[in-house]
Amino acid sequence: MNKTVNHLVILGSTGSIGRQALEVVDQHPDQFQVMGLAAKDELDLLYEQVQKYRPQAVALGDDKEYRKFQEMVGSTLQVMCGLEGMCELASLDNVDTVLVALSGAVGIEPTLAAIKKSRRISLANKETLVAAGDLVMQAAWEYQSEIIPVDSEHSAIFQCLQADKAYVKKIWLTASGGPFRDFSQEQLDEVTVEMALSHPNWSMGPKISIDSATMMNKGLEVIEAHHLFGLEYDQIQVLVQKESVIHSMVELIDGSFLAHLGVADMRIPIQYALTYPHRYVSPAAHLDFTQLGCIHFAAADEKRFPALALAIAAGRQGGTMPAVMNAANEVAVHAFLDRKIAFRQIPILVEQTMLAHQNIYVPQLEDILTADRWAREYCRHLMQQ
Ligand SMILES: NC(=O)C1=CN([C@@H]2O[C@H](COP(=O)(O)OP(=O)(O)OC[C@H]3O[C@@H](n4cnc5c(N)ncnc54)[C@H](OP(=O)(O)O)[C@@H]3O)[C@@H](O)[C@H]2O)C=CC1
Ligand SMILES: CC(=O)[C@@H](O)[C@H](O)COP(=O)(O)O
Ligand SMILES: [Mn+2]
Repeated sequence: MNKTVNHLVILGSTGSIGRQALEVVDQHPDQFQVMGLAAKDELDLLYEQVQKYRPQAVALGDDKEYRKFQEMVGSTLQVMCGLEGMCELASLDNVDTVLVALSGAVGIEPTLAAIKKSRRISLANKETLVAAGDLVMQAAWEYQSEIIPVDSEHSAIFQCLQADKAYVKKIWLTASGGPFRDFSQEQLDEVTVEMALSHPNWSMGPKISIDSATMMNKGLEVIEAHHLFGLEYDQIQVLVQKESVIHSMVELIDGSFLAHLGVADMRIPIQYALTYPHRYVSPAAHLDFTQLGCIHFAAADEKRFPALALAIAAGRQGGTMPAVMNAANEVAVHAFLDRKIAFRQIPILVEQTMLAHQNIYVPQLEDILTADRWAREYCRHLMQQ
């Protein structure tokens, strides 16, 4: 047992990753002290979390919800508001780890705020690296802030890379293929929100579930891996492994492969990102190879899943393009979830927004935030036509 208590802030505590992170805390109560929580709409759940974990402060992403929550807790707790509040929460004193489990590029500024305090960042929020990866990694290096990936594939690669970084040929980033892996183009034209939300292997929040269904998730993860592990795009190979048993693999120059395997349970990578380099028992099931049967592999089909190629193209271009691609995708995914557009329109809107963007190749943070806002507006405008 590691005797030091890990003082923890969780941004996005009411979401799928945030709730599972608190389950990890429940499993090892002596190891963690929850210092801060942030959420947006789920006030009742946040209130329960506050009662249970007694954090020093909370932040509400939304002004209206902030006022409601302040009324709920009175003066018993420091309540912060908006993006500024989340940055303040991420910069609290006496914190060891900030788990960024927000969904979307809204995570950029709070992540940078935590990095500037040299905190360890347990990073689930892939959109932050997609949109601002160069700046975030540069800041992490400058402020000596460790970034430990939570995303299952990147946790797998992080673990496989610990010994042999110099000998890496490439990484094999596995993908389930999502709920529509075997759908024809005609079937893809007819899919509903409910069908797209029901991932075959993982239970996740709505935005990432839709990203998995379009395979945009894998494109975002390619960019995430490029930044986290300093790999060229040619060194990152997507591989469909439909059972999500192999969470990713590293290929070494001598022809050896290192793979990370386990059940599809995010509590394993979340816990590791919070306790690294230590390991603890987890309530997650263990794989039983005698029951597993086959593990299947296939190439990804970029024709039926054009979002994958769009994301990789944006990553290869760099500059503000990944932020634009990501922002357009966020808008399109939320429009699909609100039943305003069809599933097939998601990559079309992303592509049209990318085509209309004048890339800035070496952007400052302000350029990225401006490009993100522009892309959201442009994509909304396309939907009104
Ligand atoms: N779920 C999973 O298994 C995996 C997720 N990821 C990544 O982790 C991140 C989180 O995913 P997931 O947990 O599924 O998402 P959810 O939608 O389930 O949760 C998002 C969380 O962020 C909060 N939030 C969203 N916007 C704001 C805001 N503006 N201000 C404050 N809080 C906000 C939500 O609050 P509220 O609920 O109160 O509105 C919620 O707590 C994503 O980047 C995803 O890609 C990566 C791998 C696996
Ligand atoms: C659990 C996790 O890390 C998700 O990103 C998951 O990988 C999504 O599955 P897909 O492989 O279908 O995108
Ligand atoms: Mn993943």
